[in-house]
Amino acid sequence: MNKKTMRYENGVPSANTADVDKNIMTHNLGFPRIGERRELKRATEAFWNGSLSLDELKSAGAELRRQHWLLQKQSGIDLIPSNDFSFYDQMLDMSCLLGNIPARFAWDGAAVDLPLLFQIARGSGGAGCACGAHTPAVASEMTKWFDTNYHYIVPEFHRATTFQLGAMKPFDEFSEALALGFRTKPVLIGPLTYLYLGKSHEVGFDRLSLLDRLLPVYEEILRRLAGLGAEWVQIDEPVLALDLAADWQAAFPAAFQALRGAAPSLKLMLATYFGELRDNAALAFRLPVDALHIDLTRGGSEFDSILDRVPENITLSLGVVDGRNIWKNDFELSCAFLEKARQKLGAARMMVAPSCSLLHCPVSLRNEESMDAEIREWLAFAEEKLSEVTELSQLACGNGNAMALHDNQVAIRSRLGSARVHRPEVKRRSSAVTPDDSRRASSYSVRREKQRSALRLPLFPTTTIGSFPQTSEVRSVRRRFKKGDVSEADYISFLKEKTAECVRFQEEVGLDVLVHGEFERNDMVEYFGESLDGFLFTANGWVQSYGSRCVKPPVIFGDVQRPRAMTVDWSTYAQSLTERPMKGMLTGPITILQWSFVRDDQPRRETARQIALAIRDEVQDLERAGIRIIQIDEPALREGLPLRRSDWAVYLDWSSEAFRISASGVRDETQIHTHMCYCEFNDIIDTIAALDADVISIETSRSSMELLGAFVTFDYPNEIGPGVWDIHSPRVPSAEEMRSLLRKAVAVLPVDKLWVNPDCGLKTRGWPEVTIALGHMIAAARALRAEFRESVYA
Ligand SMILES: CN1c2c(nc(N)[nH]c2=O)NC[C@@H]1CNc1ccc(C(=O)N[C@@H](CCC(=O)N[C@@H](CCC(=O)N[C@@H](CCC(=O)O)C(=O)O)C(=O)O)C(=O)O)cc1
Ligand SMILES: N[C@@H](CCS)C(=O)O
Ligand SMILES: [Zn+2]
Repeated sequence: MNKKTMRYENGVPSANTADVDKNIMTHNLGFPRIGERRELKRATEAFWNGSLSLDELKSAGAELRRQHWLLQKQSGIDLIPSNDFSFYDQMLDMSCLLGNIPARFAWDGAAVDLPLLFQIARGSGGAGCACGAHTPAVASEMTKWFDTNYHYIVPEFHRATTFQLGAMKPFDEFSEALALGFRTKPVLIGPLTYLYLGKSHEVGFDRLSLLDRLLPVYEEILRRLAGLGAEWVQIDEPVLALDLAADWQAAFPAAFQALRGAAPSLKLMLATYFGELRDNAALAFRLPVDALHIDLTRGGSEFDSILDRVPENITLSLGVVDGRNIWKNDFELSCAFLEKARQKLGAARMMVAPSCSLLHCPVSLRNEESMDAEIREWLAFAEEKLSEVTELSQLACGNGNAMALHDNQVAIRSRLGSARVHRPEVKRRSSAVTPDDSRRASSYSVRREKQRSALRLPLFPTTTIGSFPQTSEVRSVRRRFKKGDVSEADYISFLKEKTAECVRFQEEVGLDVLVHGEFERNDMVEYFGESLDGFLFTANGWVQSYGSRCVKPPVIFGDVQRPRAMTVDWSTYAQSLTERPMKGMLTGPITILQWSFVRDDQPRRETARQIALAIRDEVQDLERAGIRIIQIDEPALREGLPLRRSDWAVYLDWSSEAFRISASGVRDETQIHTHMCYCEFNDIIDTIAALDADVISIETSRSSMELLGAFVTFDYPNEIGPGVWDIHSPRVPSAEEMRSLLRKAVAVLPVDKLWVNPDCGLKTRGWPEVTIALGHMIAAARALRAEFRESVYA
């Protein structure tokens, strides 16, 4: 968008049309529910551990909702969302609302309450079920929400699936808000997105065929909301930013006709986000809705064509404030979009909003008192973004604050020109990378023999993914250290003690390749962010990752380099305690990139390469220090894929190059592992193979080894550790369960390529369950070793 298309008077966009002084409505698509001090996390976990009652948990939720509605009102938002709150996940809430409860949870048909919802999310029965009365039921699968670091609970579908109104949440929350004086806009995941993002395991069954059974429940929901006094309802269909097959596209018009017909008095807002509409734009315009929300932070290039085609009866909601990043909005750029829309549509037919729900942003900059003052000026979190929306709406209709625009532009220019952002030596090194820097010296088959003689591991070698329980003791000592209440020397010696205990435990339980436990890390990305130049970390910038779990993504504001070794001391200390191989543990460049807030003043591929070079230096330092196995985790590689397939090749090219730059600077004997979790591997299996890691550990247990299929079909050349324990569930699987998962793996993969490990790191688990589960895992591996030794070594 050309800034010159706007007219300014005294620095404020001029308002010289008939629309002057007409308000442009503002709205929000969703607010972070976790709370600015993670109040929801604390309350939920307290309920799980029995120290908070259900009523107290519900009150904590209600208090957060009240605060958030009030805050949005005070920020000047006209249409405030409801039902964006969730105690766990909005997709799981939809499954409950639609009465789609997996049969193994023995739902009795009464309104789904929180305990049942949590069982679906976390599994029930066995060691994990506090009440002890439930039969073991495996949790529903969890996977990434589009290209974000948020995880949703995957709806399960069968030929026999039926739907019925199963919960009252959107109605209760709408009424609750109304009683407080807020006539909110309830948010629902749309029927197509709900079906699309679910899964069926039945061969030949197409979940789209469930639409006819699903729609009547949506119709009932809309009727009820209208009956309660709702004026607007937001229906999220983010799948419209994906490549949709013709049958999915074709399903939209009739579905929306049904929704429209159900409650003619309701205004329906179709919300799309995370990308351009492209070939789905014409379809979106044909739908009988009152407003269409588009994401202009990602779909700006198609804005003109959208504007040309938007039907007369549709209001366009312009998502100009980035809900996926933390940079201050560039008001000049946004006003240019708004001005164009105003000229074409008029103020009455447009709205201003964030690009998507603010779920993916930290709550407020208010709590960042100690943040670097210069950089703070460049940022806007959820609360500040709402003010931006309001200010933009005022600027766009000519009654904006000239100072607001001026200050905004000063901040934007200050970042672009800051010497803190640019390091010439980093740029020089990055541009001097050659193809040799991203290739191991020898082929995998040569490396494999050298590594086998060097490491002498048994058949089915056992290992873990890196982290061991981050107990409240560990976290609270770190907290006291950060506050200055514990000295650095005491903190280090505490961590050494934990590491030593962990090494002893691993030897005793019988693991073959050990890890140091990652006790010194608050998080696998934040820790590296704290050690690298070009990163800023926040004090309270929490973002929900799944359920009660949060992350604090660092902010990459400038050129990245490694001032000193980051992990070598911990790995060498841990190695000094054991004869068994100690795996060095690193987070890969794409995962660091993907789970940070990334600078937007240069291409992501350039930032990725800078991080890759920093990690490469660390890998080489670990090797020099005698570490023979190094794991470079890349769980976010898949998540970073562009949503449209035509954009994949470019991303896969630079992202796999970044991984290989980080991994290729070592000798043949050094074994490089990687790890990926909570993603589908099928569509990028060739890229995964091209990473050329000697060993990959992957999450497979929740899907009962289904995710291994891609590796089998592709004839994956290197070694694989399919996860046998779903560490996101408190349920501890038996040795027999793990053994049967391993049998599935040996049925399809060569036994001498298989490793045995959990799905992911153990940081969220407690020591008692880790002790039992790893004992079971070792027993399962030993049983298989006994079974297969003869056939392999014969
Ligand atoms: C592997 N995963 C990760 C993702 N993204 C990341 N950035 N990191 C990941 O590991 N995405 C995909 C998956 C998602 N999985 C998880 C798993 C676990 C968590 C998690 O446990 N998060 C923690 C917060 C972690 C952290 O940063 N902790 C800090 C702060 C500790 C803290 O809360 N201190 C308390 C005091 C504690 C006490 O006194 O008992 C306080 O400050 O009040 C630290 O360890 O120092 C969580 O608790 O949610 C996230 C994603
Ligand atoms: N090494 C990390 C990987 C998580 S994806 C861990 O074990 O927690
Ligand atoms: Zn993982």
